[in-house]
Amino acid sequence: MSTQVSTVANDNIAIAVHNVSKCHLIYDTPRDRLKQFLMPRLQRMAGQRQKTYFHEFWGLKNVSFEVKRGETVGVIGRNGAGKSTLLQIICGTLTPTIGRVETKGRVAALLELGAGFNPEFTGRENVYLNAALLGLTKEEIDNRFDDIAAFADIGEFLELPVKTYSTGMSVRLAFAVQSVIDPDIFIVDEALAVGDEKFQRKCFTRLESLKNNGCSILFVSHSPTSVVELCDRALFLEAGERLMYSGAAKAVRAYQKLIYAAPEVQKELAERYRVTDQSGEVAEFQSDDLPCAGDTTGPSDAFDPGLVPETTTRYAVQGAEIEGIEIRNASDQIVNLLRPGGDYQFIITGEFRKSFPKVYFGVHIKTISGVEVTGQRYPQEGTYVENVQAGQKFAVKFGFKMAMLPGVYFVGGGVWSSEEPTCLHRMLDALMFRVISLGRAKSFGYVDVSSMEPEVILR
Ligand SMILES: Nc1ncnc2c1ncn2[C@@H]1O[C@H](COP(=O)(O)OP(=O)(O)OP(=O)(O)O)[C@@H](O)[C@H]1O
Repeated sequence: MSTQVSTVANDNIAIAVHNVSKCHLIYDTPRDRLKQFLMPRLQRMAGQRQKTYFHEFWGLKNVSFEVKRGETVGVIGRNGAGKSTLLQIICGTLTPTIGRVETKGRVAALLELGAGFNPEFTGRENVYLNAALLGLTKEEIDNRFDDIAAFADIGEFLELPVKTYSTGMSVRLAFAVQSVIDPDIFIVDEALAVGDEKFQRKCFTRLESLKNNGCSILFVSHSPTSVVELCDRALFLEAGERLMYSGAAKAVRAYQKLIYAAPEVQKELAERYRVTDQSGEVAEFQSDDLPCAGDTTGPSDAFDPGLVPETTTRYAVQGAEIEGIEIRNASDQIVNLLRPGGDYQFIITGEFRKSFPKVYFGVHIKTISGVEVTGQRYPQEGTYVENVQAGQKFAVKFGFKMAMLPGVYFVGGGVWSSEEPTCLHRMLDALMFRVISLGRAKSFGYVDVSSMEPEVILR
């Protein structure tokens, strides 16, 4: 058995994982664990055949891959696929049963929330403790402390014990410390999902700058969309095995195709990926494998269950209540992965709790940083839906041609009265959607208002 994390010889390779397997010994009861400790010795002394009181579970099976310097690699797979196990082995916090891992340079990791922090120490003390453990001198930490504090942005909590922190605060501080120490390798597990969108934006920006400075990033996520956005390549694990290691978009498509496939098809599909991966061939995916709102292959093709906002805010109900907002494509499927140029309906449903003589409805779309890109009102300014009654249900449909550029957006809506109280109900960030990319970008910003192919005239 080998349990090494050593240094890679090749300068271009930051992480090399060689045939790593991890076996967990599973005991059905604590008694079995005790029996396993005692019985084999007694059986040996009595000259009897030695029995085992556990069964083996291989959480990782013969996984190999390399991450180049400056490369960002996503690790994807469903729950229990082995992602965390793999990352812990690469960080050296878990030993492989078979195989070995080589890394080059300083490894920073954000694997488990709160890991590495002493709850009794203040944030400041933990910064010094953590950075020292990562190899920084006192002077180096002094020089970077303001940067860390500014990034974490948790105010006076920095001087309070970490046990008083919310989860979000711990993540902020942990990310700040780990990313400011100039790591050569940065390993992030899902932690980004915990912060608010603004903090996520900050984290992505920091990851971009780490990447530009040659840092290699290993990123585990359940959100395939952020893997496509952030990663160059992705490793797709299924039941502890490597099913694919390829360009991020391709691996994510394969992953989505597998998880949304009918159970009887999944096995066959996984086998196809495995064989293709082992043969070193490039897996072929038709363009219709892309999640696309116009597809008629089922709503799940254009629906990512991971796209759920964490910032949904419901205003007080003052005479009406919005029950939900959804997006439907031309085939009336609920979608949240939208195709540029596609036609969609944003539908607000709810009920009036009181009667009103004049009301109107609105929907808006915001970016991750809160910029309101567009919105619609019904009916138009100065006009109203008249005489709505208490107990009456409503469904308001707003049509959108998706002129927005690839990215993630947030949808909110509201219902207002011409009289006090003006806002009858409002929901912010009720849902989020992603405009997928269909090729190389030729516009930038938020919307594509180009009307013709650009021309160049050289004289
Ligand atoms: N200490 C352990 N003892 C027994 N089984 C374990 C242990 N640690 C992990 N496993 C098992 O190994 C498998 C892989 O676990 P791992 O946490 O790496 O998966 P994961 O892909 O990170 O899952 P998730 O997305 O849910 O975090 C799972 O089936 C898990 O139950």
